[in-house]
Amino acid sequence: MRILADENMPAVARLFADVATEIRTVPGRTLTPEQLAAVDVLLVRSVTRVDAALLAQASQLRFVGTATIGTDHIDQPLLQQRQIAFASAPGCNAAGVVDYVLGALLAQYADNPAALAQARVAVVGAGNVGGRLTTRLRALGLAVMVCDPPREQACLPDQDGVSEPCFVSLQEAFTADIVCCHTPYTRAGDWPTHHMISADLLQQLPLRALFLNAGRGGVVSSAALLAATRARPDLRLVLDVWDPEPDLPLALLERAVMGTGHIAGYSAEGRVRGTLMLRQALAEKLDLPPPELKVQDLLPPVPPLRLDSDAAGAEQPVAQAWQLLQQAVLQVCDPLGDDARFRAALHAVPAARRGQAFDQYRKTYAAERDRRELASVPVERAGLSATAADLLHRAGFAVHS
Ligand SMILES: NC(=O)c1ccc[n+]([C@@H]2O[C@H](COP(=O)([O-])OP(=O)(O)OC[C@H]3O[C@@H](n4cnc5c(N)ncnc54)[C@H](O)[C@@H]3O)[C@@H](O)[C@H]2O)c1
Ligand SMILES: O=C(O)[C@H](O)[C@H](O)COP(=O)(O)O
Repeated sequence: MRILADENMPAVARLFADVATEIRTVPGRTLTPEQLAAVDVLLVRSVTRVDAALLAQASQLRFVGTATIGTDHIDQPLLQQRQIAFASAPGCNAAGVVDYVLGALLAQYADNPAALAQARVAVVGAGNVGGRLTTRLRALGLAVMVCDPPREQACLPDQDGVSEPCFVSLQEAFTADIVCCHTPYTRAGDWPTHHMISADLLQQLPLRALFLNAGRGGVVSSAALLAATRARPDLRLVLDVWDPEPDLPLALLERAVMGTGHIAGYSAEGRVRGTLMLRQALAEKLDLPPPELKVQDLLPPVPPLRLDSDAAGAEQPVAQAWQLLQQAVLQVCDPLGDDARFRAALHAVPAARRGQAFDQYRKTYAAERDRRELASVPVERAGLSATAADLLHRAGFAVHS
């Protein structure tokens, strides 16, 4: 079986060696129809548009897998029509996105992280990512409302089987202090998300409200974000995804209080889990042996986190606990550092090479940053107050006594 994979897909060789006669890795953004001529299995990431043009010479193709949550780059009806099996990796990097959001919010509440607990949050799109985010923020005591009309209409419970008690409209969501957007990018259906969030809607946000998008850039146009922040300079934008990518307008990055290059889900676990899920799906669809390795076999163990509880001050147990949480989350997942590296990378090149710089930033991030999920990071309980240990546990850390 001949496998062609995106060069940025981790652990492909280890996971697919037993079922492949050949594994070739190539840059996903510039994949050509000729490269697919004698290929049985194609493994892509979000930067490869899998459509009729790309598959023009893929007469041998039996399976397409994308190691991503989003599937807007795949022509699924075409694959069905050509009887090519398809799999994505739903939920693979959802925990990583939640860690990123938590890090971004704690960084924005730098002076007084405990004040975050008082913020009213709206999560728009409450699937694998938004559902987990809602659960995590509520566990930390935040009031969270949820805007997800498809889920509301279908009376769908979240990933833990819980029915959402706080569904709101999109209009109402934009009365929150923090709006986190985690919808897919869709152009059809009853609730298409293409440019769903308008400049008018953004301008209805309360004073100094924060809008965070870690779903897909196309859900809100750059023009809308620029218009809204021009009219309302108090609004805070945290953007991980852009319209368009990779050639985003630098003017928008300049307006954002935090900007990163589509890396919210780039935890080491999330990326490896994506590849592993494709290996599992290939086994199921083509009746092959299942993979023998698990996520933990493919990653090194994580050393315990070192926290400086003195630096956090002991005067107020709750305030201290939030300061320790901020310290802990930002050590593991550092959106401020990611933001600084992103701006530096895009400013270092002329406009014509910005798209390449965007891709290079993501590649380097994935290869070198080694960001682990909070759930994999051990925290020693000794030396922590009961309040701090409990808060760190509720934030998702593996707190050990
Ligand atoms: N920035 C990143 O690194 C990153 C990482 C992972 C996923 N993503 C993006 O985030 C998206 C969401 O991921 P997920 O795993 O939670 O997907 P999911 O399919 O599990 O959940 C999406 C949710 O959005 C809801 N939704 C659809 N249309 C909506 C609308 N018009 N208004 C409100 N809600 C709507 C759906 O009902 C569903 O509950 C993905 O499609 C992907 O594009 C980005
Ligand atoms: O849809 C997803 O899973 C995410 O957007 C993912 O982080 C995309 O990463 P990429 O495939 O572009 O490396």
